[in-house]
Amino acid sequence: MSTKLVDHVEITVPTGKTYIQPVGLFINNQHVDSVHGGRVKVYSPSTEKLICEVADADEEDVDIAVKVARAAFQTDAPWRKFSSAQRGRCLSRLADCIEQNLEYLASIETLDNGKSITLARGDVQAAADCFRYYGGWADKDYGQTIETDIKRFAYTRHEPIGVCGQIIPWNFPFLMCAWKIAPAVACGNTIILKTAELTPLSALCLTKFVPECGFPPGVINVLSGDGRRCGNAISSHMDIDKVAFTGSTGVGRMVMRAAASSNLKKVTLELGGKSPNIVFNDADLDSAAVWTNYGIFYNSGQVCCAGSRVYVQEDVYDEFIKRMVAKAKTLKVGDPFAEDTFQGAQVSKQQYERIVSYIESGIAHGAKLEIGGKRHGNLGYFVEPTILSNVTEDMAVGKEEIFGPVLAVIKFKTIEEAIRRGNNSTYGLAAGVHTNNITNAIKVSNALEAGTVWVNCYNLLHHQIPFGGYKESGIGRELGSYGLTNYTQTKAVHINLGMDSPI
Ligand SMILES: NC(=O)c1ccc[n+]([C@@H]2O[C@H](COP(=O)([O-])OP(=O)(O)OC[C@H]3O[C@@H](n4cnc5c(N)ncnc54)[C@H](O)[C@@H]3O)[C@@H](O)[C@H]2O)c1
Repeated sequence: MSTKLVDHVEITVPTGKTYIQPVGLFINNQHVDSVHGGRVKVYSPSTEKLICEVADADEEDVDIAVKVARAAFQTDAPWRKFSSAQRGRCLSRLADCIEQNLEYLASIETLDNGKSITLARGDVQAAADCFRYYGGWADKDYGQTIETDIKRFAYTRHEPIGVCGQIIPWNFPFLMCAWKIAPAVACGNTIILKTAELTPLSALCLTKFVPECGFPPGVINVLSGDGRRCGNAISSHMDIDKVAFTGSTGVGRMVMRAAASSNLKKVTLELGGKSPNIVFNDADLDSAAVWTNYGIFYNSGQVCCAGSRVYVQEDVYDEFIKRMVAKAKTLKVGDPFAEDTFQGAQVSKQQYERIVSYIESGIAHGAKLEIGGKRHGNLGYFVEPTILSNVTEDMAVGKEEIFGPVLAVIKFKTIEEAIRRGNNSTYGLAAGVHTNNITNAIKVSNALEAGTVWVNCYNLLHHQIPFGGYKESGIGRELGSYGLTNYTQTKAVHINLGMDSPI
């Protein structure tokens, strides 16, 4: 027998501060228990301790959320009567609330996910920026008037799609909420967002602010639940018009299959990667060593676009490895609440074990361990920043997404070889090029099969700049004006101004 769900719990983080954590599903602007009363236990990966339990949504809860989201989308519902500027104001207010509660949200994120507090603050600020940015778009995304000849013209409308399901991963729990919710709501949709089972807390904290920002009930709904039941119920639901998914390529296929075999709902996918980061002989090696480190060790390597394959041109290969190792030695790993920590914990024991087994497999297959390779400390799931050289693309560490702080270093000779081997992947999310030759920088950037290419930098994302994958890294683009097309459908209305009869 499950016990009655409390509305919220108090959580004390390791710095001694106490915060309020909502624990119910957020449906129709209220926190409620799940129908079957199940719970998700939430652990902190840095302390291995239970933080709290939250409600566990399954098919019946998805159904309830869909009904309220559908009701909120009816043409006579308050949300549909909002002007586009009113929708924008709600989003701007949400951005303000996030900024006013930045420390609270960042602390919860650090406790739940294990990432360093400095990084979590950056994520929360980026989320606020994203909400404000799409708030600004709400009254600026409209159609065209197209005059074909004197007797006819057409106008186009950018209409919301309807009820949108959104499924997010655990690596950027709060930021992913912003990337999903902000453009969908700016365009006038209603949403049901499912958090990752490992990291449901910060999204539930966000929901506390939704009613006071003026969103009518049913517009924003947030469910904590697992993928197999809650996630699948969203992607296969007959009354959800669109599903936007961020996660692994394997689950992305399942989401697309479920969408196709239910109501052919529209699908966008942001998936995995094994991104090449190419360092040429003429690069500024110190700067490249910084960016290649940042490319793989940022967020403990749990980044879909991580530069996890570093290709180094042969003349500078040995020297560059030395500089990367020297930089990696300076990165502080450990207590994510310490202000000087760069790399916090991996998200779970399972991820930690997976990463360590990849390192062991790489070494067993001939890779050379340059630094790292072990667990850091005895408590929490910390992995040392790890660099493996002598890697080839037929090794698992050279071709599979590890999703941890493990860098595979590969030697190359010519620019053509770098392009060919960089593109030798089923993924195509991102890439990096480090050179002082602008012509080569542009030539290589244009030839790489990736949705994002960074020149003399890496892992820089911005809400104004589109992001998404080539090949098996995804379908569609998030962020920037491009992200709006995920959440609108264009209608063309043809007007007859006195055309001759066609028959
Ligand atoms: N391209 C991007 O923008 C981007 C961003 C972040 C993470 N990622 C990718 O996400 C992966 C890591 O995250 P993860 O382990 O949480 O991924 P995951 O695919 O296991 O889970 C992602 C989400 O999908 C849900 N899910 C699981 N099974 C499902 C099913 N059958 N139907 C519907 N939903 C289901 C999960 O509950 C979770 O909410 C990596 O591969 C990473 O590259 C991609």
